Amino acid sequence: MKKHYYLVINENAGGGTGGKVAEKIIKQMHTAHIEYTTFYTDHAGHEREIVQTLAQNTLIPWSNDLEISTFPLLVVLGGDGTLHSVTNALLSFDSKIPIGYIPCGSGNDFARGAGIAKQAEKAFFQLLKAETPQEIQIITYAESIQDEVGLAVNNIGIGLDAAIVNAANTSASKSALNKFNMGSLSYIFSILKVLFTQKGFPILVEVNGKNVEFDRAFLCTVTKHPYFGGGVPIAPMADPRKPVLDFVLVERINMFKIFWLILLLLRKKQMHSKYFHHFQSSKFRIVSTFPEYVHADGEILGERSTDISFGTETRLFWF
Ligand SMILES: Nc1ncnc2c1ncn2[C@@H]1O[C@H](COP(=O)(O)OP(=O)(O)OP(=O)(O)O)[C@@H](O)[C@H]1O
Repeated sequence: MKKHYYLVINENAGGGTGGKVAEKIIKQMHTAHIEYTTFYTDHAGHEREIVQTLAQNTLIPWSNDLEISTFPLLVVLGGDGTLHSVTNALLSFDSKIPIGYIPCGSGNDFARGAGIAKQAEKAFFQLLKAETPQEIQIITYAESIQDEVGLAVNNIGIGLDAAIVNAANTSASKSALNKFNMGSLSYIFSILKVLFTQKGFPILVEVNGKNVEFDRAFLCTVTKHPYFGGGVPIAPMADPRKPVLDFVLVERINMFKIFWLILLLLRKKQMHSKYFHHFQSSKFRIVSTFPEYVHADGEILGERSTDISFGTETRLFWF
């Protein structure tokens, strides 16, 4: 079936990669007489407004027996943050509206985890070649203290990873490093800074009808695929096509042990550490009474006490 591509472009993603990729792709679409319409975001959160308007007026749910000549396909050009925002913008619409995604960020964990090419032009050809969308499981969350619900395509973290995201987002170095294609370096600086300052905090995990308590949680992440922080394989066993969540918790230990654990992590051997805990389930509830940073797909939800229930839902991605 022919398609009309509705491109939602965050030119600033990946320190300007979004703009450069969009230019190349649009040139190729123009040359190949492919039908498209472009929407450029001009401020943070603008992608949400654009996509909601498109969902109201233009986008339709996918089905294998559609009797139309041209399918209107949403395509997002941005990083994980833009994709997070677009996915949430579609929360109240039909879950069968497919999303095409061309990774242009600095981390690109969703592309890595789902099997979308990380190189934008390759991802574009992957998208053009696909005739049907693929089912990917994403995270649903309901936070009862602030009464919030939402979706996450990668992971939701409380404690260390959220504090790192917060430090990386606020560090003056991020945009400078992104310009030199060294976005992951900003994570390294932030990791080092936060590693030394983040304290252990008590946490309650409700999983499979049991309560598990930890006195000195350090890193707590619910993830739907193996990667976080720009390619770190925190949960190598996680599978975005299965309706289960992986929850990883690392206890606060001394710095020597932490660096040893990081070495294990880089070799995907973290499961051998007794300070690394892993649970797999279709549902989790996590309660942290201490005010800790919380992030969803690298977007900070706040520094706060939290009571979050997690599950999974199917979404269609075009690749
Ligand atoms: N035109 C814009 N100017 C500034 N911010 C924007 C614009 N368009 C979107 N945003 C915001 O940018 C934020 C982050 O974008 P995104 O994560 O896609 O890129 P990134 O931070 O460069 O990539 P990564 O998360 O991989 O590091 C999103 O919250 C989005 O709302």
